[in-house]
Amino acid sequence: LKPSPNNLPPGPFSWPIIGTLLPKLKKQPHVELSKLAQRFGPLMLLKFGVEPVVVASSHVAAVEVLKNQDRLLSGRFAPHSVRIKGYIEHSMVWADCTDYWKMVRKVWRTELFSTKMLDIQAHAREEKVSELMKFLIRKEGEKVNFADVIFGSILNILGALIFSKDVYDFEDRTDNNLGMKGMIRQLMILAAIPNLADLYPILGGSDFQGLRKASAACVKRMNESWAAIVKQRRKNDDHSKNDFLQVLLDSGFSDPQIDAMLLETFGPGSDTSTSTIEWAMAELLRNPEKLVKVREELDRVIRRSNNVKESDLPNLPYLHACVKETLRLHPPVTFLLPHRAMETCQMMNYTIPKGCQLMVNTYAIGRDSKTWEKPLSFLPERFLNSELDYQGNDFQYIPFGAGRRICPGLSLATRVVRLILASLLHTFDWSLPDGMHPDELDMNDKFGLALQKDIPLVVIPKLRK
Ligand code: HEM
Repeated sequence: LKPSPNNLPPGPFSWPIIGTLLPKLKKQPHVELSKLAQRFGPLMLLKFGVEPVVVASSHVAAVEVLKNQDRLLSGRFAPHSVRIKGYIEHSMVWADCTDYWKMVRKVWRTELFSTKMLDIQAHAREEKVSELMKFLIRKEGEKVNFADVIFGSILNILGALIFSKDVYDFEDRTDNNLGMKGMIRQLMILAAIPNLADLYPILGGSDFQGLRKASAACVKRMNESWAAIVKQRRKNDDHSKNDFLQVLLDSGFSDPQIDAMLLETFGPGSDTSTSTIEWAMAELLRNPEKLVKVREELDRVIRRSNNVKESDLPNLPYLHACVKETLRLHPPVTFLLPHRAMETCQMMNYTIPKGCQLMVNTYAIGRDSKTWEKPLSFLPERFLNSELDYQGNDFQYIPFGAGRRICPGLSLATRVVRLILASLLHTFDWSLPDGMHPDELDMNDKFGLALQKDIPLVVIPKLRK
């Protein structure tokens, strides 16, 4: 394969102005780009309109992007739909590695997501999970849209941590598309629509398709949903609550900064965790012998009459291995969030031009047959007695990313996912509706994120005897 002109990485043919034509890209970009990488190699150049995009698809390429060139490649490409006035200036997710980004990440690391803070709040999470169990007991024998219920529970866990309030009512029969869940879903759908403004800088960021306007309306609605809580907290000057909001108020953050931070906790935290639990459940239903092993471990460690506690989690290595294996096969953020080259640099003998967008295909990396034995099989055992972890040091396994931009919610997410999954399996037997066979769960063809799939996972809970 010849490199492109100017020593750019190789890639499929690109038309002037139109860019690379990939008709199948819309439905399953991670699968499609994994196939293309087999032809063009682990570092591949595409053109979205006139914008160059480099896709890294092997663990060697990931080391280059996220370790060797991390300093130069940790900028962000912020899609035009999120460049909303009043939000983007305070965003951490879409900022380059600026001083503000560093300061916010430090607050997250030292105050909000420190082990001490997470331990203090464990009880609140356990209580929310116990409410989920009570709801499911009421639903015994009925069909349950799994992702819907888990999503609601995770929103309430985040609500408890952030401002000590629920944001989702399990029994609410009104149109909850107008609630937090609906807004997050809407924002994700809007972000996934190709935006001409992203493909052609000459358009100067015009919002022809109305995507930014629609996203701004969702953001405004979400801000309104907690405005009264923030206002009251400020007015009462009550420091008794041990939650994120209190930390942010005590640290002197302004209202627009707090709005952005709450949005960036609820948004990235909810669908990713839901998707992981949904895939884990689907994989365990498809692999009953693995389910038996998780159950045996749960029954050995936790008495049947007791609820699962976060302090039990270190004693459940097989459950942890199931979660790790799920994240290998079904990483919710298949390409990480788009990185951007802050300077021109050299990588694997190719030139990466300044301003170029970078995507790291964690889906391809997790299924690479050069690294993983039986890459398509669900084998949690591969993580037992293994040092391999998702903390960003093992580049063949990076569901949370690595380097400066590694997910700051990692420790919370892995606690929540394990706590909910353990509780679901400890309390209930799960079956599929009307004799549906687990193999019918179309495992490889669904899009990664929980709320964007056409076919939801429907299951029936039954209390374990
Ligand atoms: C299983 C659950 C989760 C997975 C797999 C996941 C994965 C990721 C990934 C891959 C990135 C992008 C890294 C990059 O661009 O290089 C990311 C970024 C981020 N995640 Fe997570 N995440 C999860 C849960 C959470 C939770 C629970 C929160 C917050 C409560 C969170 C907050 C964030 C934020 C704020 C960023 C942006 C960081 C930055 O740009 O500096 N995530 N996550």
